[in-house]
Amino acid sequence: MAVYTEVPEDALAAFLEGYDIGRPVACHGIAEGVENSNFLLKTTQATFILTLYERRVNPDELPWFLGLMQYLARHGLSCPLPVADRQGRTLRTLCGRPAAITTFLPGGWLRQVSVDMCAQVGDALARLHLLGEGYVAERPNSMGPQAWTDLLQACRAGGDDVRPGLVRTIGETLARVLPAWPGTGNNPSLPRGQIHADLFPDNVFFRDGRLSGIIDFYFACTDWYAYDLAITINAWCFDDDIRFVPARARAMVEAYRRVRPLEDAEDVALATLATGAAIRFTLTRLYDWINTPVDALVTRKDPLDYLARMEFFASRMDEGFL
Ligand SMILES: Nc1ncnc2c1ncn2[C@@H]1O[C@H](COP(=O)(O)OP(=O)(O)O)[C@@H](O)[C@H]1O
Ligand SMILES: N[C@@H](CCOP(=O)(O)O)C(=O)O
Repeated sequence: MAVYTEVPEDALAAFLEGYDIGRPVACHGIAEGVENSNFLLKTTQATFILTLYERRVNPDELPWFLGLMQYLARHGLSCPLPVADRQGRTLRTLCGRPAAITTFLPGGWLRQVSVDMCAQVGDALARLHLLGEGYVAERPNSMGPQAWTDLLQACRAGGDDVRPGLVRTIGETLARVLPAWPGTGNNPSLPRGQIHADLFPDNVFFRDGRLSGIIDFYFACTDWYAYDLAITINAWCFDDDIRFVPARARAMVEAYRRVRPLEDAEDVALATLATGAAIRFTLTRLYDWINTPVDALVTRKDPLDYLARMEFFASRMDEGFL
């Protein structure tokens, strides 16, 4: 359940007076999601999503995220469009939290992943990368490799209670990945731009078998495009027993290439990037696992699912995995 802040009816009605989107008819908290409070908001005009920003998101960065979504939506990507109030502001305050209203996307996310869905996701990811080239403001990746050492340090007390030797295992892989990371030492830089950085199945909607929208841009940042592809392969290309499914990854990468061909250096770096992506999600999940009370509103995600991915990709860092 991810509703951290309740919104009283009178506060909502007063808030909506600043917009030209009709009067509130219903507003229900949405159980899914972990970072923010999300509400399904029905007005006399249409259905919207109301988000109150709670965790991890730095309020100073919200204009960048909302600006990116606005840019992508206006240029043809099916993603939530932030709605401006009567004074042209997309970012407001409600119940003491930064808040925004965005358009509602039809469809829903699917728990059962297929090879065809992976191809559609690869295609959409490449389109997102190309479209994002027109949005020039940069946001450094706050969850990139420079954050991982500190995160691992923060997990030292408690990490080995999750699994004995866990902190050391992650540390050893990190020590291989960091010197191999693109743009460091003699490693070539890669094409870079705006990336989603969290394109997991629960952030991609399908309708009648076709990809209908992408949500949740609050980890988006400016980084290597191939790193985004590596994150997405991590999230989509393993089965329920955390075994790599090569057909999914090949379908995703081939569909991606058809829209945005990969350079040789991106192909070479992909296994290192995928290992790094698995480290990133192992660490953030582990940090949350240790620091979220068991009775909290949020369901903690299992860090060991990503540890298994990390071990798989680390074993393929030299020869590749496709
Ligand atoms: N624009 C949207 N259109 C339709 N549903 C949405 C939209 N944005 C969010 N949702 C719903 O809210 C849920 C949580 O959204 P998400 O952005 O993933 O939250 P969080 O940032 O807290 O992780 C989604 O799984 C979806 O059900
Ligand atoms: N996708 C991440 C967690 C981020 O949660 P989201 O609900 O904002 O996508 C993970 O699975 O660890």
